[in-house]
Amino acid sequence: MASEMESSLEASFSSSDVLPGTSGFLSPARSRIFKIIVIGDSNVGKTCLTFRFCAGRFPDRTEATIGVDFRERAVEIDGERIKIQLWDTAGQERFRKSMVQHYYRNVHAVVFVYDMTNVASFHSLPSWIEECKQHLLASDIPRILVGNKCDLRSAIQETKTDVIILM
Ligand SMILES: Nc1nc2c(ncn2[C@@H]2O[C@H](COP(=O)(O)OP(=O)(O)OP(=O)(O)O)[C@@H](O)[C@H]2O)c(=O)[nH]1
Repeated sequence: MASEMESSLEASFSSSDVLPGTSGFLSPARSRIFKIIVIGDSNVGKTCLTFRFCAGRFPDRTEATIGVDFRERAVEIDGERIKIQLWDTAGQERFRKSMVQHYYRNVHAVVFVYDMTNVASFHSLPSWIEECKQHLLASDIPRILVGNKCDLRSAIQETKTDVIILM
């Protein structure tokens, strides 16, 4: 994984953060950081999705995520520069169990991902929703569902469900 993609949990600063009227090294303004966790079965494409969003390209190769990888992207919304901190979580139970309580702490939004070519990953969604419940995710936290790998058109598997409630 490209090192420039990995970020720490600390807020970082840039020259544009310098407050007007200061000499340049006093009281840098801090960007607000929004923590978004990305969850779903192993192999659905969470790493690719988050890497693509932050780096603008797909990773050259991927491996199963162990624990969590952090990626960050600054965006401007309504004139405010904010940081989106994506937590690319492990899909495999054995790689997530020691970390899972950290995923849900102070989270601002959740992205559920399934693989459109693997209907089992869609049928797993209730267990991911249940995990959110177990970690007392507040009902006003936004939840987004992503059906990934839609480029593999001929391999897309139909789901019998039209509606899924993510809470
Ligand atoms: N065709 C296609 N392949 C994809 C897409 N996204 C991911 N893949 C492939 O799917 C495989 C798994 O991708 P990852 O991003 O590692 O999956 P993950 O959900 O992060 O897996 P874990 O880390 O085990 O939880 C890789 O071989 C990717 O190249 C996509 O949008 N289209």
